[in-house]
Amino acid sequence: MLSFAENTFSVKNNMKSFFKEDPSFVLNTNCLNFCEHQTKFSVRNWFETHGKKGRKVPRGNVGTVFSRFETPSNVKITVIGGGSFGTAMSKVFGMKGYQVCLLVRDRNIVDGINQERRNPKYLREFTLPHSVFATSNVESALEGTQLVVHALPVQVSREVLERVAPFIPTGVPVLSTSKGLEVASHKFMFELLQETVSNHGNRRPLAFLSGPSFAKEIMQELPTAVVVACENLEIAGQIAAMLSSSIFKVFTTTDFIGVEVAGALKNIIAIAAGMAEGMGLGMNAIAGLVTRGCSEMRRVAEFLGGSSVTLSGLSGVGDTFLTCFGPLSRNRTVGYRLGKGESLNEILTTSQEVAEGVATAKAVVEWLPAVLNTTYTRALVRFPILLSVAPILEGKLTPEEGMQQLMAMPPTVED
Ligand SMILES: NC(=O)C1=CN([C@@H]2O[C@H](COP(=O)(O)OP(=O)(O)OC[C@H]3O[C@@H](n4cnc5c(N)ncnc54)[C@H](O)[C@@H]3O)[C@@H](O)[C@H]2O)C=CC1
Ligand SMILES: O=C(CO)COP(=O)(O)O
Repeated sequence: MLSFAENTFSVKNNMKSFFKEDPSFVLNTNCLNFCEHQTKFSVRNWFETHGKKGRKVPRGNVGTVFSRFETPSNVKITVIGGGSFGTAMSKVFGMKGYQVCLLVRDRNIVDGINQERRNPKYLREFTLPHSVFATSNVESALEGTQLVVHALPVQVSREVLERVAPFIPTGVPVLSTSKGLEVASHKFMFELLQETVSNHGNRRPLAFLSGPSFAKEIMQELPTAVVVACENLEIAGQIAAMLSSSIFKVFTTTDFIGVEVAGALKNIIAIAAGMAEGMGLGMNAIAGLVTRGCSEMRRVAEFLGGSSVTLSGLSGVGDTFLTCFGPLSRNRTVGYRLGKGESLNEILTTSQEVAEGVATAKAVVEWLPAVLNTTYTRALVRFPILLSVAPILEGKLTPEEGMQQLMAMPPTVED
């Protein structure tokens, strides 16, 4: 039997090899062909379901965009958004030696980063690498950039992206890290990006980063594993290689639909899980709720052409577990405080950071019955968790009534 010290050593070594493994960016042809086949399949499903509604999949494959041999210090990356996640992404790229330009609207944040190497408003206890600098000038932030990282709340994304899009050089990939559905249009980030930065033949590849990744833990340099989705697996691999380090492990996929659906919907499940915890319902209830929530999330993703494999991966159950059980989650905290009896208004007026699930829950209640071509009441039977959170947030149901409603649903086959 291994001693405690030997065990710790072997666990550490395993973690090291897990995080040091090369990102899957040099792929053999068979694998690439297989993935391309999978993408076409997803896209065809998407068109079958949404074609009549005029929805389009992102188009923007322009082949290889980065020179594999470029030194990081010669590559400029623009991160849009000076909140928690924009700051964390700047650190990840900055630690690799890339020139990172953080585009923020707040003058204090610009000064804090440029003068003291820290964001004075978000995660201010951590310093940033010297290769990170900030500006609020859109034109200079995007001039000569080779990768744009979008890290803003979903509800403000369209307005900002429309404003910055003319300054993003054609062919430069845009990597979105935002998770949610736009309330006004009921659209996911991949559709929103398609409409703003990759439209009018201005082909910019679109990629999406998701997975269990609290900004604070990234800033603490704790090991983190995420997935980058892009229709073009080579571009996903190149972005993965740029991000990868001994503390940041990046997997790739072509299934951007699965990644996007999971990233948006897991926040609603986290509000529900937090609520159950705040109400003191016990671990049986929370585990049941999260598992059934994952099932609802997977069924929505599959309906839209996403893969169940993605939903069982980092962006699916991985991020759901983190957000439902991790004390740092803003969405779980909103639910917890609701479960303890606070009103949504009280909670939102005392929080500084965005909890995307609040807006996404509202969007899903309008969007899901419409996309299923049914009524709210009928859709509720199939998606009771995703569709019960919004009425509670709006004060139409109490958390207790929401839970009673869930428990009163008729028995059904598990899947
Ligand atoms: N914080 C985290 O741990 C993670 C966050 N994300 C996602 O990243 C996205 C951004 O989240 P956070 O950075 O955490 O949010 P945050 O609440 O920390 O910061 C939001 C930032 O957006 C800025 N902003 C708001 N409205 C704006 C506007 N109209 N124009 C320009 N800037 C504006 C704010 O000034 C602030 O800097 C969200 O979709 C979130 O789900 C994803 C993974 C982890
Ligand atoms: O998405 C996240 C981690 O992956 C962050 O979750 P919260 O927005 O709930 O804090």
